[in-house]
Amino acid sequence: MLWLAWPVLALVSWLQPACAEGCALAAIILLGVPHGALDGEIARPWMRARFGIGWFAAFAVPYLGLAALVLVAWDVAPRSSLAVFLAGSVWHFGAGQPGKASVLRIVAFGGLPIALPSLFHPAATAAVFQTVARAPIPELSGILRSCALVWLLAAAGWLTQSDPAGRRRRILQAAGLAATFALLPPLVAFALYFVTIHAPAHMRGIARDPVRAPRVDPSNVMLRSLPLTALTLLIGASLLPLYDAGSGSFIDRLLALTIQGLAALTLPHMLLDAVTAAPAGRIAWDEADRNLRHYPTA
Ligand SMILES: CC1=C(/C=C/C(C)=C/C=C/C(C)=C/C=C/C=C(C)/C=C/C=C(C)/C=C/C2=C(C)CCCC2(C)C)C(C)(C)CCC1
Ligand SMILES: [Fe+2]
Repeated sequence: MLWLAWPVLALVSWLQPACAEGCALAAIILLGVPHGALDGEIARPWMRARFGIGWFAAFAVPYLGLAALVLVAWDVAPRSSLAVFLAGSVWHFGAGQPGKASVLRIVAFGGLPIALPSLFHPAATAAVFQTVARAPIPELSGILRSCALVWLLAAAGWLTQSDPAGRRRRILQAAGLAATFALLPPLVAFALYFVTIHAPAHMRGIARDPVRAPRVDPSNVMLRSLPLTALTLLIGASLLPLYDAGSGSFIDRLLALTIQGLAALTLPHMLLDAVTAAPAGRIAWDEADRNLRHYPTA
């Protein structure tokens, strides 16, 4: 079903280029944000075992606090925030893939959605990042291109090292993504990657894992993500006036808010992922889940 986004967004970008960015942002917000909203389901067993009915507040306050710190950092130091965001995104996209993680694999896989637009459309990609950072960074397209060339070496190294059985599939997948990023505007191609590859892989991983989010299974995964998705959209809408009209069109403001918002949510999202996916974290989570089954009213 999500694959329908591919022809729809491609057609919009070719027939109505003026609407393409707005449609890409709508896809990122409506179809991409729900994968992070499952964080509530991941935290629930462990937090409920400790904090009882007040578990959500005990979880949400530090989560939102971390996110708020990131938003302040974008305002105070936009260039460093962009650099940290890009490095964190590479890690987030690369580590989220199934299979054994290595640094080369994380860089090759995670760098793909950032390096490909930087190679094919350096100026347009740099323009989007400057709108996101709300600061002029004239040297950015050159930096992006150089980083993308280093990424090409890492990707080639990883492909030659990886096992021959899956190599053909990986080359085909990378070629499909390269075609997408070459043919479509950077934001549209990124939206397609985010909503049809990254978010579904994350949601499938959680839905099939009986320990991390015991209430979530493949039949209810979208439903379980709805409450916190709605709350996130409300919080996002309340922040829009802070992204003032003086700094560009409505779409530019929405772009800055959406990507800065994703960056802000990524910090607690990645921390939770690291804690619950690490072996020690999984044992603690498992125990909390057993306790909860023992004392279901806790
Ligand atoms: C739990 C909780 C919650 C929720 C949460 C959520 C919902 C999360 C999400 C999360 C997420 C959802 C995350 C995400 C991430 C993402 C990322 C990390 C991204 C990145 C990106 C990038 C890097 C891009 C780039 C680019 C390109 C490449 C081209 C074009 C342009 C652009 C810029 C787009 C709340 C707050 C309500 C409350 C508390 C609790
Ligand atoms: Fe994610």
